[in-house]
Amino acid sequence: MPAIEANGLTKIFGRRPQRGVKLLAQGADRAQLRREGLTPAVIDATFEVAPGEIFVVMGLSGSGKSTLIRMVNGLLEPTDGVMRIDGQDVTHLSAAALREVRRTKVSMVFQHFALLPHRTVGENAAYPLKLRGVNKVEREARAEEALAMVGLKGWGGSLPSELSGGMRQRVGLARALAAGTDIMLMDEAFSALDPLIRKEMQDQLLELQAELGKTILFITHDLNEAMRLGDRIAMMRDGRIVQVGTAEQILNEPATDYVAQFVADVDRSRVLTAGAVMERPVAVVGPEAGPKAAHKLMREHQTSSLLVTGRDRKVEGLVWEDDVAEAVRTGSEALPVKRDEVVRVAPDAPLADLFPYAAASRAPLAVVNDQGRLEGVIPRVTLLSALAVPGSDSALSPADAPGDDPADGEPVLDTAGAR
Ligand SMILES: Nc1ncnc2c1ncn2[C@@H]1O[C@H](COP(=O)(O)OP(=O)(O)OP(=O)(O)O)[C@@H](O)[C@H]1O
Repeated sequence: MPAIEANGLTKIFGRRPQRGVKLLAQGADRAQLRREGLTPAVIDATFEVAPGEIFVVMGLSGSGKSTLIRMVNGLLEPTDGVMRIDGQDVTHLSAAALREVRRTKVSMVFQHFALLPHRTVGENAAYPLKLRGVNKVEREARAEEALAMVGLKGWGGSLPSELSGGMRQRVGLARALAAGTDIMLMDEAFSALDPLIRKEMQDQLLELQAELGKTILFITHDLNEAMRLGDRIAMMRDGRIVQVGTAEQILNEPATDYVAQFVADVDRSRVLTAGAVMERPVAVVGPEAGPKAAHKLMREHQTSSLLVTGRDRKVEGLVWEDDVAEAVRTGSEALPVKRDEVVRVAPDAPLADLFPYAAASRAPLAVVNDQGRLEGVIPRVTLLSALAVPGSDSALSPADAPGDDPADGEPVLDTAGAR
């Protein structure tokens, strides 16, 4: 069950909002609604956020992000559509029932911290628990724990005015953590911070998230922030969600010209990872088949190198076409495996970090998981074209090129298959 589910969510400001819904259904555009004195802030937003996911809503000023998040936490009632939290329809709850949802399920981190100036940092962090009637001893303990999580151990007795902006935002985060809700809504939470502090806070959020696995709906107008934080990103324009996808999908398959223009300046090599561009290895055979079989395979797939994997798909080495051809010529039975020439990279390595390998070696990169098992292969041509290195084609010999079929990955010899 999704943690958050929006279905056809629409918010129209103005005197007769239902008329706006009708006009939209008849195909009217925003300008027509405006002429009627209506502002369609969010139009027909449909999305689901899975438990434990960081879902980023990204859009320029006025695109409808704040209105959307306010409908999620019940501060605004939708004009149309349905909003569910943990499967519960919260669209038209009474004020009391909504407060209960907010207290137990959803906490919010704001851009301007929203700290109580005359309360200590500890009291601020404990505040949602106080509202919920949690006793003093327990709320102080939980607040202290939350402050420690965000790196503010020992600051509980200070006043907010004694803290820097970054530290105040940590208090805001601690307050949401102390509340102990599974869902956190973060509205431009880091936008008021200096770039360096902002990056620190993003790192901290990702670290905390790896540990806590909250469901986070994060709003930002900063594409780089969206791409760093979001498991998935919803791109908003003029009140509509124009695309929902991973950073890779949005970069590689922009749904509209608007999205394409938006992402044009993104540093792809920092966003795309090895896992996103790797290809699935094909043609798996064991080296027991010998140099002749390997040679045949290499010709079939027009490749100058093959990775060799052993038991459990652990990468053992690679073979080069020249060496294999030589073995065939001399009648050798053993496959001339080079064990030291394989470059192993993690699936989450940013492409930018891989470029030196592409420059230094002709070998395909082996994308391996924590256990050293092969997950995929990045042929050098793929890496160079993903990085869009000018003139890279001319630097390659024809033998390096994979087959014409783009789905044709780098073949692999697999001893495991033969055992
Ligand atoms: N209470 C309101 N009454 C009338 N119009 C509103 C109201 N709140 C928002 N709007 C309008 O709805 C549209 C979307 O605003 P919203 O604040 O949701 O966008 P946003 O993407 O969050 O922008 P920002 O990043 O500037 O906050 C805007 O045209 C805004 O003027």
